[in-house]
Amino acid sequence: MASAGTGKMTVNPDIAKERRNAGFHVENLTNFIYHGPERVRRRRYMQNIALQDPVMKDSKPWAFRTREEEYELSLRKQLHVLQRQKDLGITDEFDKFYYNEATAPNENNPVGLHFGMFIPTIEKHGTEEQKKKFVQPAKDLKIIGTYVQTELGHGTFIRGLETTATFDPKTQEFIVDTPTLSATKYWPGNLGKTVNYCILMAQLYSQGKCQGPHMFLCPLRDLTTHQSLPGVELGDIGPKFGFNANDNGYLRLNNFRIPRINMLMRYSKVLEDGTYVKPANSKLSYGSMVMIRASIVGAVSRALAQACVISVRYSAVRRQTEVSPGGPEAQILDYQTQQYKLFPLVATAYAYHFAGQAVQSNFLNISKEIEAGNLQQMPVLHALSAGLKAFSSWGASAGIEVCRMSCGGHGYSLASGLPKIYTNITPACTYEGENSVMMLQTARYLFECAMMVQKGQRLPDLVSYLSMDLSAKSCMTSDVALGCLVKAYQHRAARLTNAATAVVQRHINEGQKPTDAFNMASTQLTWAARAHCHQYVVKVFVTTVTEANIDDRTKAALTTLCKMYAVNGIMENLGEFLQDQFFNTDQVDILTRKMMTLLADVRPDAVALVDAFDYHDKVLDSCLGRYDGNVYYALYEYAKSSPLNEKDVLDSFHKYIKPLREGQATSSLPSRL
Ligand SMILES: CCCCC/C=C\C/C=C\C/C=C\C/C=C\C/C=C\CCCCC(=O)SCCNC(=O)CCNC(=O)[C@H](O)C(C)(C)COP(=O)(O)OP(=O)(O)OC[C@H]1O[C@@H](n2cnc3c(N)ncnc32)[C@H](O)[C@@H]1OP(=O)(O)O
Ligand SMILES: Cc1cc2nc3c(=O)[nH]c(=O)nc-3n(C[C@H](O)[C@H](O)[C@H](O)COP(=O)(O)OP(=O)(O)OC[C@H]3O[C@@H](n4cnc5c(N)ncnc54)[C@H](O)[C@@H]3O)c2cc1C
Repeated sequence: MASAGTGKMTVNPDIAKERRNAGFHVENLTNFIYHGPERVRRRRYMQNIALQDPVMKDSKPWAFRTREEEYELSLRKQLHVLQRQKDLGITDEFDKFYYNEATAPNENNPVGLHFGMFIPTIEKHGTEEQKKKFVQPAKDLKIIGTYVQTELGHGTFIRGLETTATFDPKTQEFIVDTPTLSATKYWPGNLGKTVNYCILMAQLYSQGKCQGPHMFLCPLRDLTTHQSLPGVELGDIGPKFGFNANDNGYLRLNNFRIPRINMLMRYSKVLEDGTYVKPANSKLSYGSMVMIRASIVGAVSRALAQACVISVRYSAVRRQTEVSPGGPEAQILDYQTQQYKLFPLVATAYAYHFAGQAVQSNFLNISKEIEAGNLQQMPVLHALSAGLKAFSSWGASAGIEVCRMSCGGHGYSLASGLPKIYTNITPACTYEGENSVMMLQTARYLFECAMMVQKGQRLPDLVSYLSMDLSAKSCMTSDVALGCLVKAYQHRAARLTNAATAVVQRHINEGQKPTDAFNMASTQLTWAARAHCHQYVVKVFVTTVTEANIDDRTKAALTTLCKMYAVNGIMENLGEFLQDQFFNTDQVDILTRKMMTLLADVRPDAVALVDAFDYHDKVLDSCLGRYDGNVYYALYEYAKSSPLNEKDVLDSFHKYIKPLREGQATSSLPSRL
């Protein structure tokens, strides 16, 4: 049974009927999504412990809290959660993840980056001595840190960072400094008020030479009083589009001294005499970003999935317009246009979920090799994680906004839960590498692969399709086979890669410098990178469905979704698929008809497909997405709890409206209108 958490209220009959009519058993799909019944049982167990904790019971909806209240509550809850997990002996990473998902839905808490980036960066980039000195105190929250890289003047261009760390061999210290206004660190999460330490990205100077950006462990506040240290100026950057519980901060350092041991020296070193020892690959210090990029794909899939749960459930209970005069009003989910808005997004949420798992597994495998000293796969991992992060965060952001609009007026209320999901996830298009810039990194890799194809060299498996015969035509027939869909995506990506590569080469042949030629082709290069990511997501979905060890009915439902994801992507990008007549017009007709058939196929399963994500009502935190479908009751209760309703007549009436009227009464206006 999917989680309800809705007390004794009767279930809305429309949504109850949807569940009765589903063509597959929801629990089987939930088990498939979360890797088996044992994991599902454990996930629910963890979330129930979390949600039953009295500390999690909020006195009012989050939307009615000030930013200061949100920050404080989020910090209090998260520290309580950490203690509780310790008391209960919860150490498994999955257990912790699911526990946290229930306690702070769609919110980054004030110690999130401490556990998400600060500790992992020390673990990956610190020497044994540094790990011994810093990791345990960090785990015990004696030191609390974050990842401080971005400056007012530079986020994307890391080599352009201006903060300096100059080695002083006399004192065996680095002097860290903010030489200009634009060098002020700006944006790092939890920097403003929470942390007392950070990983600082700064230009390393030793023996008078700049060695580029390196990471340093930099103390910021007194460990006892929490006062900012002399030479350190920092604070919160103020309200943002979302992330209210987060104190994103600014930081200026004034010739502040830190010991030599505080440079993270696993891969690059500064010896006592100032000699610089360079790493095997200068991009090793970008490893923490790669780690987060790989995990963002899963994070955005969860956000899109939640938005789909809310909008599909709401569309099942919302009735609007008599279809025939005098007849009953239809469930809005029965309108084909509503289905066309929502069902491809449900398919996309599944597609990103499986892609997220695949990228994560690639990341873990390649990381092991990197740890063992084999750096050969670093470019593949970088290209994959950068592109997929961009592709999926763009898709999810746009999709969540469609979900919001598909709920009509009620979608615009914070009560719907959709704005919070959106504002929390859309910055993923920006942080950890602005999306266009990330796509260009993937494109750079594709360009190099295209050059290898021209030279007849063998390509890595992930991109081997780039050497396919582009004169071939589509094998698509009316059965719309999965294999043909994959081929279509590969053909499109290979053709766009070739076309963009040819543009770069043409500009170079015409005398442009390679860097200028790349810029002149960069829009087309991003089209190629986007198409490459799209084919990866389609291929992973097809492989997952084909190899799935599940019952026939669940498999059929997933196969329908997989086809919908792939066919919809073709319809949305038809020009790119048609440009070299890979598809003929009859095949486009086949795909258009198929799309409409797929909408009808998904319709009876729609609610079950979103129920299968198994999100508890408290995690969705949405009046529209309630499991029991009692949305009007919830909206009414929400409205009544608005602080503006605490008094019937507000003071502002007495201050402004009443005097205005009294003024009017004595004016020359006629006393009767
Ligand atoms: C409740 C939890 C709360 C928070 C939890 C946090 C984490 C939890 C765990 C999971 C998170 C999941 C989801 C996220 C949820 C919440 C997140 C909350 C907060 C967000 C935190 C955000 C933190 C940040 O934003 S940190 C700052 C990030 N900044 C960037 O990403 C900058 C982007 N810029 C770059 O990466 C680079 O500058 C560049 C654009 C790649 C260019 O680099 P440059 O050095 O200039 O390159 P150059 O031209 O010299 O050389 C290019 C050459 O190098 C190759 N290259 C580049 N990078 C890499 C790499 N990483 N690996 C390998 N190779 C690399 C590149 O391909 C070129 O190669 P070639 O010459 O073509 O061969
Ligand atoms: C919510 C949030 C949390 C954050 N948390 C952290 C954190 O914890 N730590 C941290 O260090 N930073 C953090 N950041 C900062 C974030 O990493 C940067 O904002 C991000 O890397 C983008 O850099 P930028 O702001 O300099 O964008 P810019 O690079 O200025 O981008 C502006 C525009 O210029 C374009 N552009 C820039 N360079 C190129 C190029 N080479 N080619 C083509 N187009 C280009 C971009 O595509 C974009 O359209 C956070 C940001 C946000 C919004």
